[in-house]
Amino acid sequence: MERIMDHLAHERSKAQFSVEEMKIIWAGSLHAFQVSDRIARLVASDPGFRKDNRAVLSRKELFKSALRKAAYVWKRINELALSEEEASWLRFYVDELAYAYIHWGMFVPAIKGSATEEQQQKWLPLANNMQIIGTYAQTELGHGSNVRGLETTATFDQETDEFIIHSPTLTSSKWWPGGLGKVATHAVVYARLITDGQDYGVHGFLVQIRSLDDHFPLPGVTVGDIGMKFGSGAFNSIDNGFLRFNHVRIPRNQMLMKVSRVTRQGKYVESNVPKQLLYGAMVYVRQIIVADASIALSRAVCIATRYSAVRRQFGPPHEDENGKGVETQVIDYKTQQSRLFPLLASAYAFRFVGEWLKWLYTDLIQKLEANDFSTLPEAHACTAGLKSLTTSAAADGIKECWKLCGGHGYLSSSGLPELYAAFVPACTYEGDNIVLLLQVSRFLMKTISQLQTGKKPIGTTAYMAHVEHLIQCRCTVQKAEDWLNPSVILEAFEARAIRLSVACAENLTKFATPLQGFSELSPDLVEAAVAHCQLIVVSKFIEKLQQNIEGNGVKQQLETLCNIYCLNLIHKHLGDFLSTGSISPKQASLASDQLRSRYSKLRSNVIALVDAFNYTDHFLGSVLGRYDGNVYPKLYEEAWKDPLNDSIVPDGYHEYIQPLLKQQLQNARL
Ligand SMILES: CCCCC/C=C\C/C=C\C/C=C\CCC(=O)SCCNC(=O)CCNC(=O)[C@H](O)C(C)(C)COP(=O)(O)OP(=O)(O)OC[C@H]1O[C@@H](n2cnc3c(N)ncnc32)[C@H](O)[C@@H]1OP(=O)(O)O
Ligand SMILES: Cc1cc2nc3c(=O)[nH]c(=O)nc-3n(C[C@H](O)[C@H](O)[C@H](O)COP(=O)(O)OP(=O)(O)OC[C@H]3O[C@@H](n4cnc5c(N)ncnc54)[C@H](O)[C@@H]3O)c2cc1C
Repeated sequence: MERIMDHLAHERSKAQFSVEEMKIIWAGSLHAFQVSDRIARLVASDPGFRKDNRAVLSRKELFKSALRKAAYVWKRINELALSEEEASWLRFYVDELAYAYIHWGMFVPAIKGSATEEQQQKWLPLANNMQIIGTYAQTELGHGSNVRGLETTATFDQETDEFIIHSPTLTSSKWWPGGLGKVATHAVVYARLITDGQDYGVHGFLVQIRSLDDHFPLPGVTVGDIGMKFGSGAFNSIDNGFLRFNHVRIPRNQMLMKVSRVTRQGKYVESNVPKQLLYGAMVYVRQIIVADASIALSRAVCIATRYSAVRRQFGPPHEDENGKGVETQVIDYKTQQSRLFPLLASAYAFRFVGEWLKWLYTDLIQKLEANDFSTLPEAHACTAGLKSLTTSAAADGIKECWKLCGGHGYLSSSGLPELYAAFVPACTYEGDNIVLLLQVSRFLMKTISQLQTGKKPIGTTAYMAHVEHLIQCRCTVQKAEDWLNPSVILEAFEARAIRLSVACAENLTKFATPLQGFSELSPDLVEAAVAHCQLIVVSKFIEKLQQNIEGNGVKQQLETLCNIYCLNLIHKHLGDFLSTGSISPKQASLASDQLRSRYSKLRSNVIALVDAFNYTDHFLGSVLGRYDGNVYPKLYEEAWKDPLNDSIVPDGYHEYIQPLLKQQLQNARL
């Protein structure tokens, strides 16, 4: 036991940089670090937020426990008079999915984004004080991705000045909204607006669905939970629900009227803001999900890295720091490094691109407030594309981390199965990842076609202005060290991205209609979108390194991580880089040489690099990822806690095992 604890301490002593300074870089600022650190400790030390029994709770117990915690969170927020920032850290570290995620994450943003000032003044105080609990009811049984295909109707009745909300078919039943099944009192419902017999397409409406007195569904409302979801714990603490309306009436002023409105006379009036602002809540949440992806991936990487330093298998006996003969730490196997270190680098890369995306979103909101809608298409493409890229990579990465921990990774107590089950739906919710990449490719094709009209591409597409150079340029790498030059890396990624996009644009012209071309070429378009999004992540990592980064050795570690992130992408997508002629086979081989050498350079710092995430053992929720590395005794202790070990002879022995054994005995005697 002592040896293992010493072992991680020894790993920490090998770090070549200031972990404390890296913690600040990871958090985003000294202030963010201090607040998040304080709240993380507060949560970890409060028995009311215990979560180690989650995997063995039944669905009903789990749901009730999530309700209890959500109420307790609200109580603590008020008792401690926490600021909005502190409150959101508290909800984050409690780490239990409940209705509050949707209430704060989607219901409130949807009101802020789509309601008029007057409507906000009425509804936001109620929502902010949790006097009403809201959900975001967009998806239906029949349609999720195709929002324009939603079937719920909101028909204006001029006589009573009301909308009649109705579910005309089974497939129009709302299906999936979080917090809807058993908790929400109100919902932002997306429905087809019909007035004067004309269908004006999908709009948002604020609808009360349950009584504020006894919590029963209001007349005409049928509502319930859609059932168990993948994995134990995970998303089963939340009540994703179904909802049907039978001619439910709401006042006209509960249509969210920022984008367009219906007058007392039933006239449909558009405002001067683009109709896409109706989807504003999705842009907001997608940007949050990118930050979430870096957190989910970094949790898994932290667990797998610490455990890989503790775990030993095979190898010529080494001498440890005390001169004892020991086997090889699995982290020293090159295969383990080549699977794990790129994930560590990705966690940092996603953190920085998430930080940038937050800035982009804030900038968008400021511009929208000034009636400048020019950056909306780019913000939509960036949030959609990066949500897709980072969640797919993080979900795959978490699964890889569990395999990197061998058999013990499969145990609930490793924390990895639940983390995976809780995170993998991020590839689907808030937009299926492929559907979102197709949105990016649509934006890219539009940008390319506008190049011919002389329109200058901006922001993340600015590189497209150099299309002629990027189509012709040749990568200058001659030796492995040349791959450490950021401008060489950037040019290779730009060349690959633009060549894939231009090839798609050229191929699209060969089809009878753009629609047919888009459909036939969609796999290629998705690859072009991935290449563009990876370029964004690479360029934002490189930009981060150009900032003033303080702290002993911190910048050097980030440079190594950036090199690993980029070179590993080249390695994984070699087909693209070679087929587009962005690099040569010889240069690809030099990139692999450089990648191997970066792994060796990173090796002594990896434990400190995961310590910089500053995750408490409570938040990690993993025996394998414990800070002290004391894995084996704790695994043994956890095993004893399983309810099956409550009795020595299991329940069912007398009914099912004993008769069997006795029967065999009789047979043997015969
Ligand atoms: C909550 C906290 C988060 C933290 C996470 C933690 C825990 C998670 C807990 C719970 C889960 C949380 C939330 C999940 C909630 C949901 O899933 S809500 C449902 C989300 N649904 C979707 O995302 C549906 C996906 N579909 C779409 O986005 C669109 O309908 C579509 C694919 C874009 C539709 O395409 P289409 O019909 O062709 O286009 P349309 O005519 O509708 O639009 C045309 C133009 O509008 C542009 N555009 C599309 N979307 C946006 C947007 N969001 N913003 C700005 N602009 C947009 C589009 O590019 C077109 O532009 P053109 O210029 O005409 O090309
Ligand atoms: C855990 C969870 C929580 C959720 N929470 C909410 C919520 O709070 N509120 C809410 O309204 N919704 C919620 N949803 C619903 C979610 O937003 C949708 O499931 C999601 O948008 C995907 O839509 P879909 O289910 O219709 O998938 P589909 O579109 O049916 O996807 C099925 C397959 O078809 C493919 N596909 C679809 N369209 C195309 C296309 N044009 N081209 C190529 N391939 C295509 C997809 O890639 C996918 O492989 C939640 C979902 C989950 C899993």
